[in-house]
Amino acid sequence: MPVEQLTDRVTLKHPKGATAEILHYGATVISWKSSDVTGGEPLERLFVSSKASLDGSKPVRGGIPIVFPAFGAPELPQFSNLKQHGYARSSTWRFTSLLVDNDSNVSVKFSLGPTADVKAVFNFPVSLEYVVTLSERKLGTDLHVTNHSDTDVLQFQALFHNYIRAPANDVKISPLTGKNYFDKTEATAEARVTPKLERRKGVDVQKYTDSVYVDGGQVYDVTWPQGGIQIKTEGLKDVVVWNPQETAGKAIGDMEDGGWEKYVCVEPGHVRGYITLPVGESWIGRQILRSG
Ligand SMILES: O=P(O)(O)OC[C@H]1O[C@@H](O)[C@H](O)[C@@H](O)[C@@H]1O
Repeated sequence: MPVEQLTDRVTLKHPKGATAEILHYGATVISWKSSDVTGGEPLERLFVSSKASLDGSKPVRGGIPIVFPAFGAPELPQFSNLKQHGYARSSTWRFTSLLVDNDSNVSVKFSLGPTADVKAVFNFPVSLEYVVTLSERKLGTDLHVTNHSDTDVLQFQALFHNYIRAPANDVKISPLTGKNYFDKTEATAEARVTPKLERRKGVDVQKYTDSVYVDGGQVYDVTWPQGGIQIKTEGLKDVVVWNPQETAGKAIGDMEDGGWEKYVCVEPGHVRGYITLPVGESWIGRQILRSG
């Protein structure tokens, strides 16, 4: 049985051993197990803090939360009732359908319409669909956004907040050389909006890192001595690299002690500027993670 439905989640099982678990809450992927190129036992590829709440009381500290319609602290007036990173990660989605189930792929769809809870924080006729596809060594996530308004364009940002399980202090992320980024760890507002030029061949997170790369290149290799994950994206021009390290990590209530040593967030998104979606149209942002 490749798809199992539990009360709060859906689990996917690939015939070659890979698995994934997706909570209804936030449609958050909380586990992806996949083997590397040599085969062997599938390994957990995502980090979820042992202190994370999985009961729908707050966004999951780990896995792949979906950021929509605003990244970070909302800035546009129409987002004034939203919390940091928007409502998608803190809403309960509906498991809609099993789309594909064959020897190569298992694929499921979740939906989130403008429910009363959503309208209370964002009153716009927008619906979201999220397709998660598991194959032998890959996990795909596609976010579909549809503007149902007859009169108004929809402005939004979107991002996949991947917590990649990895020895954080040994990780390198590439190729980002020559890209501009905004450094959110800078002390002053002026420094935070002044672009920096990335000169490193492999970006590390050995110190507190919160960088927004603009037009990042859409394919990212996250590597460490014993392994790696490749991320390929479509429709998501930017990428955020985040690791709080100890001082900022200890200030996060639902972060387990030392959790910052166990992951790096590499988050493809469209987060500088906004996507403008015309009346009646749909947009798709997609990523494929591949275990190395
Ligand atoms: O604590 P949250 O809301 O899940 O956010 C975690 C981090 O998410 C990252 O995407 C942001 O760039 C960081 O600034 C932020 O701290």
